[in-house]
Amino acid sequence: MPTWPRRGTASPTSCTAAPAGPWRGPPRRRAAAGSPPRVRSRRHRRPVGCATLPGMSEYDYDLVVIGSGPGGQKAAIAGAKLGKRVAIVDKADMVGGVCVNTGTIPSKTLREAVMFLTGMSQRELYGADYRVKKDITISDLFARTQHVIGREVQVVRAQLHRNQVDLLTGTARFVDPHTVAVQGAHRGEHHTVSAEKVVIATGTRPARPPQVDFDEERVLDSDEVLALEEIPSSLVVVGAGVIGIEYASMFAALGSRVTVVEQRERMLEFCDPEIVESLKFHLRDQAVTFRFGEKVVDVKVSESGTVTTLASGKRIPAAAVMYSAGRQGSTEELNLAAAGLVADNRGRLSVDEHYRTPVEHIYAVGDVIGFPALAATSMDQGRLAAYHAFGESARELAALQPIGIYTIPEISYCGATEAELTSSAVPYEVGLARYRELARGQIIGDAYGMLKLLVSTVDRTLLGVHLFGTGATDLVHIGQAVMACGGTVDYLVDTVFNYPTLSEAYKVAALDVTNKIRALDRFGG
Ligand SMILES: Cc1cc2nc3c(=O)[nH]c(=O)nc-3n(C[C@H](O)[C@H](O)[C@H](O)COP(=O)(O)OP(=O)(O)OC[C@H]3O[C@@H](n4cnc5c(N)ncnc54)[C@H](O)[C@@H]3O)c2cc1C
Ligand SMILES: NC(=O)c1ccc[n+]([C@@H]2O[C@H](COP(=O)([O-])OP(=O)(O)OC[C@H]3O[C@@H](n4cnc5c(N)ncnc54)[C@H](O)[C@@H]3O)[C@@H](O)[C@H]2O)c1
Repeated sequence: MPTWPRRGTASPTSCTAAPAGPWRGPPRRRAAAGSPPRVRSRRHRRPVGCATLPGMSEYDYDLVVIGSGPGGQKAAIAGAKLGKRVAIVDKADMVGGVCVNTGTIPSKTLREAVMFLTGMSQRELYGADYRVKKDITISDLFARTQHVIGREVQVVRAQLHRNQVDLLTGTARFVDPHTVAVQGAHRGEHHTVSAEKVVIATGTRPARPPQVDFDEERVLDSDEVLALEEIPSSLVVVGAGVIGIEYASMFAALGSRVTVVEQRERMLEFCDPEIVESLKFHLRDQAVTFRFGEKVVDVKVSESGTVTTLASGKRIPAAAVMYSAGRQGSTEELNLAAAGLVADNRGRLSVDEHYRTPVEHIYAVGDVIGFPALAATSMDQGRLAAYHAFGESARELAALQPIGIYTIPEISYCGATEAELTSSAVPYEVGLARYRELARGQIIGDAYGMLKLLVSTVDRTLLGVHLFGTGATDLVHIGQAVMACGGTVDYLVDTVFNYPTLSEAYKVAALDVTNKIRALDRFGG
């Protein structure tokens, strides 16, 4: 009697299991961590047409997760740790999600390759002409990204495998609210699985304006940049969001003449304006031109290059154009209507505080639910969704979350900005530390880095920390920890930091702000 797939239309071997090889067969029942080994249950083996016996699950899996990015992975593993039968679905070449394959990991690895090969972080010490490699090729850069992507995919597969999460390769679409059809890359690779709970973690894809002809060669979206065949001599970046500015700074470091076109009047509006000014100064120094308050209306491609036309009539010639003008939720392939769900006009799903969609047993996490659309938050959303689905108690995400922008130089912050404190009439004082005044700053040749602390003049609590320069995205966590514990600036004044380190910037900035607050007291404020 056939036992599997329950409602499938093809052999289950059309899906592959982690880490490689054919599907490992029907799902097993797992013991929760720490509990005695369980005798393998045959509950899933209910033959087609048989009535459900008491205690028998009517579904193939307790949880099916769609999308294997950070949100999906953590939802799947959290479910597995609770002893649930879990499957995760993604395309064979997208295991690890946008994060590993086209987004965070490749872009951050590319940045490291650029920083290393151009030798730019050492130029303060060895001179403006210092290079590790004179003629950097695209393969020098992408060899490193491919290596890291490969390793990261292995890590994801191994984690899923050791947690006994079945990896089903293909594109998922709803058949009904509890049933998902998985279509593999080849004809006949199609089958259907059902689950008590579903987590949608399908992320986003670059938004592509319909009037622009993307040719994957000269006119690219931000995912396709990783397939460039040569470093463009000149590049137009459309959209000065985080993606656009990160790539603009990498190509500028490689020597491309970059023009950034942004329809708003400012960029990175959520960051500290002083730090954004420092970044703009640095990028202009690298021959980046900014066109703020300008909208791209047309891009023409010829044999020799591209011409980008702006609404103002300006025309910009460049070897290539990269669009980074926002992203769109990846929901179009899901057949949401069959699940009773609708996406908004940007393909995103709405959820409640437990990441539950309006269909109660279907959750959505990660970029597909919109802001903040970061890898770190997506992971925690996935874990919390799985916990909620199976009644495991958990605390909500901490309100205080850091932002890291991997431009060259990098930016990071946590807590309030000066603008926010001013508009909500919170009295504060600023403490500054410049890397060039720190021994470590001199040793590493970072003359422009800075740390800015915002401190309440009422109770001396730390309200915000803003960093620019080497290690900013790591150093921010010191301030985050102090703020999360409700700490005051005095903690930083009294703490002994290793010397010489960049962390010492906290002490310098803390002393600076306490001196200012003391002056206020001294002058009778
Ligand atoms: C260029 C770039 C740089 C970034 N840099 C950073 C950074 O430095 N730090 C940071 O925190 N965040 C960064 N992000 C954002 C980060 O990558 C995302 O927040 C994160 O990847 C979102 O995770 P997710 O769980 O939503 O899934 P994603 O990583 O978006 O993956 C979704 C997966 O779902 C799959 N999928 C979609 N539809 C289906 C379907 N129907 N069936 C099966 N599978 C499907 C896709 O194939 C994909 O693999 C960056 C993003 C980009 C694009
Ligand atoms: N370091 C990080 O944490 C990191 C890095 C990269 C991406 N991300 C995530 O990815 C998400 C998407 O980033 P993004 O930069 O693509 O999107 P975004 O929406 O933040 O930025 C798009 C920008 O393009 C501009 N724009 C749109 N159409 C335009 C046009 N025709 N002409 C000129 N300008 C135009 C918009 O005004 C906007 O400023 C971010 O919200 C972020 O969460 C995070």
